[in-house]
Amino acid sequence: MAAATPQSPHQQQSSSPFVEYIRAPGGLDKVVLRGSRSCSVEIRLFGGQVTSWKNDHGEELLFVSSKANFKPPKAFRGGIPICFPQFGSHGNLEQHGFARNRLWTIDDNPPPLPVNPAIRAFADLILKPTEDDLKMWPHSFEYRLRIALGALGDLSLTSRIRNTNTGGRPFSYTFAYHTYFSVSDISEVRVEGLETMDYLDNMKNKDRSTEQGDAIVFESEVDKVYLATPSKVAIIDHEKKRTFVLTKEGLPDAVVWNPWDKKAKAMQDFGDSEYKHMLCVEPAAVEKPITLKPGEEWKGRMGLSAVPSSYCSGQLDPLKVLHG
Ligand SMILES: O=P(O)(O)OC[C@H]1O[C@@H](O)[C@H](O)[C@@H](O)[C@@H]1O
Repeated sequence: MAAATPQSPHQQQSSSPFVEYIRAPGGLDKVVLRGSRSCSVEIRLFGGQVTSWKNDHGEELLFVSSKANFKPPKAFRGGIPICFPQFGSHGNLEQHGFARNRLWTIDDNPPPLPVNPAIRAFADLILKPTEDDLKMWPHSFEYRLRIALGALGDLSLTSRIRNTNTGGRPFSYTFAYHTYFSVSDISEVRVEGLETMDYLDNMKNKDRSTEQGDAIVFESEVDKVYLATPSKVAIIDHEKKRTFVLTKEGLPDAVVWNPWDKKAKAMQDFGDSEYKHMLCVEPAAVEKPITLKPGEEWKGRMGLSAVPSSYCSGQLDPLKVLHG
């Protein structure tokens, strides 16, 4: 196991063959985690954002738009932006909060997390509010993010957010790991684990409805926040014969978003046809904001793995996918 918790980036680079710190101009320094064969994960300090996750054949598993603007202060379109302290427009702050637009730093001294022998390499980042952030959102916090690559290429993100307010003030926030999955063709994708769930429809003024019994498929724009969802969701890419298995802890909700053709055209940093090759499924806490008293800490974890799946006579065995 190797950690990106160096005294200096150069020390880190030399100390582990699995973790590399790469300097880049314009605030785009990144950390690269390397696993077996060609598995890797790339993390930008800007936004604390995972911008690449590759399997052992070196295939990219996350979507990043060919039009992504890699120039701060805008968040990159793709990978895994962090939405904090606000998801979407569920509050008075900028869309999806400010964490995705800030420069994070390497956390030199993170409090320990339980040892996981399956982890091959990890990086620890930290975000604290600037003076300007405090004017917008008057709460002092420490946000620690561990990004870990498992020996078999699994990716996990663990967030620990602590209220460091002095003077006894609690704060509340909403949150999401805004994960952009790369898919071969959105019309060949289905999501299992969210059927029969209640959801808020962002396209209908956050109206509440209930999903039908079937797995979710995609034929038009979708922007829904599924509520109180199970801890495992499967994203099945029939054409690619690949299933993404997403697990989550501390994050009751799951957002599903695809902008489809009209919205795609309206987004400057997104190609007109790219909606066909992406799907966002985002473990989240939206309906019930999380409240922390001073000194309290919240933990929210997402685990991702990509496994081969077979497609026989129109049916996958959902039980196998979801329960192993
Ligand atoms: O363009 P942004 O700010 O990155 O947001 C993209 C989408 O993110 C999703 O999570 C939201 O549910 C959508 O409503 C939103 O359009």
